[in-house]
Amino acid sequence: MAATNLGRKPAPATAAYCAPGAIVPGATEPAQSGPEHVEAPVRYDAILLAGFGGPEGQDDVIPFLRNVTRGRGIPDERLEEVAVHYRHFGGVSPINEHNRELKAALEAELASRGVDLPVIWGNRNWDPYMNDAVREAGERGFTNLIAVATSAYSSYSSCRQYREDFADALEDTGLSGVVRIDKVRQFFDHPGFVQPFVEGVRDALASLEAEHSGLSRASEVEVLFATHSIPTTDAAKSGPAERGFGEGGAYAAQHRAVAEVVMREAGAADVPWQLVYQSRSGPPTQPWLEPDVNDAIAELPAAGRKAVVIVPLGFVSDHMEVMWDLDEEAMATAAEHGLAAVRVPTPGIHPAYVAGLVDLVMERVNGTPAAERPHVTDLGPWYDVCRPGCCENVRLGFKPALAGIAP
Ligand SMILES: CC1=C(CCC(=O)O)c2cc3nc(cc4[nH]c(cc5[nH]c(cc1n2)c(C)c5CCC(=O)O)c(CCC(=O)O)c4C)C(CCC(=O)O)=C3C
Ligand SMILES: [Fe+2]
Repeated sequence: MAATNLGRKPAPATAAYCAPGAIVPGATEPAQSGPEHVEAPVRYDAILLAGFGGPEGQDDVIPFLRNVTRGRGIPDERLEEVAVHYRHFGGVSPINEHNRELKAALEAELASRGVDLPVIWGNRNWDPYMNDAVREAGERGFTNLIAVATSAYSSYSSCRQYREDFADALEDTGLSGVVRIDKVRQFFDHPGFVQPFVEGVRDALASLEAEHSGLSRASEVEVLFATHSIPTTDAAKSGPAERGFGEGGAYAAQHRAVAEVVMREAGAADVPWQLVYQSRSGPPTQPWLEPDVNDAIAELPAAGRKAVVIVPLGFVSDHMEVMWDLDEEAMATAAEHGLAAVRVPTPGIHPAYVAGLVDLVMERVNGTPAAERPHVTDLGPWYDVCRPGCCENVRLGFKPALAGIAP
């Protein structure tokens, strides 16, 4: 099948720098001049690959969950309930292995372009920790880091919390004012991230049609784009405070816009689709984004649907939310309701995704003007430096964050 191109521009073949750059005075403050979306080019020394982290054995599970829920006083008995999914898979989340593979793939892509930028990997919640990564950068004499977080959309959990953790790591390691950490823009609408979903939807529809002759795409199939639910208060604060995005804030708007592009590029504009949410936690009294993927699936037969395509649009790899909440729970719900079901792959280490992440770094190295930055929705290209009030957390309160303009 011919790959769609989505207008991706070839990446520059060479890098314009090599040695670690000198410390820029006051460099942890974002530049205030220039067009609002784009920062001046920087001679970065290294890429900071920022992951979520996950447990790699039964003994890791509770300490990992304590890290994730740090500061919220959740008792171990409650954590043991959350631990069930991890326990089911031997206490191992695949997420660290994915990030090892992604790091290797990024290194190979950088080498093939002749770009001399080491990749240092640090997680928010498990070894290798962010503090260790930042400490290593300091020891190697690196002063300018460009972070790539494994999270594509705007929300507290997927944007600001990473930026807070960068600020914490500089504080903890005593490297504040010595090491600068910038972050590539949220890449929800970068063609490298979107392309794997386009291919996945096209392939899923083709396989359903091959297996169920006479199936009507326009009336008997529905595509569900699934993403992590978040509290509605977080959703309302997602993205820059100065822009309005309607119901669900920038978080939902970004997903809706990307889903529409995926359907069009997959040649599936005639197939019905909707955005659904998964993996909600928190107290039942707290409103989170809805509908839940399982509730949405249960409604499908009444609408005449016989098959469902589940697209994990909010996730960059097949981690626990995908393996459990989609592949176990949502698939079981579909079977219960007599629906044929296919789950589309996540980007993982798809070559377009890996190349796209390197392109995102190189646009910062080169100071590529906004007009030349690839983006497939009208919402982008997103900001190099988060705008005032971006992705605040009203539940947990204010914490300092890097790569953003203070409110
Ligand atoms: C938007 C979003 C993403 C996508 C963006 C991104 O990828 O960053 C994401 C990713 C992930 N979330 C993950 C795991 C967990 N998330 C939790 C809790 C929460 N996530 C939230 C949101 C998100 N989470 C929220 C609003 C909470 C409630 C906490 C609060 O009130 O602020 C909890 C605590 C237990 C619970 O509450 O269920 C766990 C264990 C893993 C690792 C999976 C693995 O190990 O393979 C990954 C990649
Ligand atoms: Fe989460």
